Amino acid sequence: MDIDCPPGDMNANVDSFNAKKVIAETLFIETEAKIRQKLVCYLHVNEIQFGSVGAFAYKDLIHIGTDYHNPKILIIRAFVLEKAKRVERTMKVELEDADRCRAFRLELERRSDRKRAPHRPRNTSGNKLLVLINPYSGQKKALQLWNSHVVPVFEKSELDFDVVFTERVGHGTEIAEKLDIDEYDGVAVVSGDGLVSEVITGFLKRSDRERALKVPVLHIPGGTGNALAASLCYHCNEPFSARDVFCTESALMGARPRYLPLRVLHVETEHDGHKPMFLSAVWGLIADIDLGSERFRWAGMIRLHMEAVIRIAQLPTVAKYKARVSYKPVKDKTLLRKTKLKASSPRDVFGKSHFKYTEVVPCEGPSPNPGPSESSFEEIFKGTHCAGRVPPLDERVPDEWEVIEGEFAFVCLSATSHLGSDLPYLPSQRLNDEVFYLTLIDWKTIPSRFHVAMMMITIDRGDHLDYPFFQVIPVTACRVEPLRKIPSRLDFLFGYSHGKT
Ligand SMILES: Nc1ncnc2c1ncn2[C@@H]1O[C@H](COP(=O)(O)OP(=O)(O)OP(=O)(O)O)[C@@H](O)[C@H]1O
Repeated sequence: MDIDCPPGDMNANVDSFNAKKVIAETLFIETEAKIRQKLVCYLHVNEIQFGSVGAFAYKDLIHIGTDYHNPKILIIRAFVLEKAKRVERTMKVELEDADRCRAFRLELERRSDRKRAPHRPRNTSGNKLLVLINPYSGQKKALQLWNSHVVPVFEKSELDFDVVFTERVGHGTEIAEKLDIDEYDGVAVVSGDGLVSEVITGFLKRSDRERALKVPVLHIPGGTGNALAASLCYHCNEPFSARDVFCTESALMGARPRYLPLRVLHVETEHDGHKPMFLSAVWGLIADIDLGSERFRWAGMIRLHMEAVIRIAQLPTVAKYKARVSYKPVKDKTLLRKTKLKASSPRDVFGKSHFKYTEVVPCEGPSPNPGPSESSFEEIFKGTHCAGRVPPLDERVPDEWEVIEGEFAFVCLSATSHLGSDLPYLPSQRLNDEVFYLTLIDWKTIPSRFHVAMMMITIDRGDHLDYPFFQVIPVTACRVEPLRKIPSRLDFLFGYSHGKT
């Protein structure tokens, strides 16, 4: 095995750290089972290996401390993956003397260093998060989830935090708009997707939005849908319990952050005007299920499935929506091939580098000149669209756009892989893709209503992707015009970049 850092990079007093091969040290190791053994400990490229006892990946280490009573002993804590769950494990290692112990600790800290948040100018550091908790989100358990799953991780990783409980609709936006972004390393949001959206909206409204949009936003899944937290875990290959609590896994992302960019899209609707959006915009059956399921909120995330069963039993009468759908297509063969890959497929079928991402570019010099503070979203998004110029709703779509008319069961525009934590809708979708996906079901192409029913109830397994009538079209802009007078939910959208954890 090769050494991953050049000789001389480490403490010169500790000869064994300068070994040409794997860095090794003979130590006494005590595991949680209180077994004391003399073993060789190896520092590999990505992990520390404790002889034959086990190994911790550097990225999973949350704390390295010296024993208060004995300066020769290091205590190393990590949250390791066991049976697709994160569990805390501790190793005590005893070195020959206090100096070796200090050098060993410094080396471990160097290898597992917490990265500077991208909105922080160079040479500044911090270790504090602002935590927003919506006590009414999901099944009103956000506070309980915070206390039992998140606080222990943040405390053990010595992450400082301030907690604010949101008090009303729009509070998250107000907080993000006024936040002193020099004071925090990021904002952790313990809630459903709605409060995350409010925070991003607040950052977009700021005059220093270019820098504010680099403030990391961590979603701790406290709602019933939690599409963003699930999409983030899926993109990062972090196992998560789709039908259970996965707050620990998300909290660890705050303790050991990587900063992924998230694309924010621009939506214009007839009734609500211009808005930012980063998940999905739905029209027809899926929207009806989402809205109708509010009555089953007490049931948690299965509320969507309960409402779906009721609506599906009434097909086709409840879901025939006449519309004109116009879109700017992306005709890319690789992209098209990937649209029907399932979350359960081995990750390599997506392609080796499919889920690779470039971290958000950190601020280097002084803050860029602030933009105007009172801009409308229309102004803010001007010139940022991947699709080039997208006409406003009162203009015709360009001739090169495709236009289809028909009776649809639903039309969905999605920018993330999951519609909810247990709904892996389009697994190939990445968080910062320049394209998003138009998915629809046209009644003309459906053999029978039972096929729609079967397709809908198998989204949690990813089997909906097997149905040929489930159309997936990569686009960079789209417009949906209802042709009957029912409340319209969306009209079109396109991309804009934003950084987050
Ligand atoms: N204290 C509060 N009282 C009422 N509404 C609030 C409060 N705090 C935040 N909100 C609003 O609640 C909205 C929905 O919250 P959020 O997405 O966090 O939970 P949720 O809708 O319960 O999630 P899910 O739909 O996944 O169950 C937010 O957009 C915000 O406007």
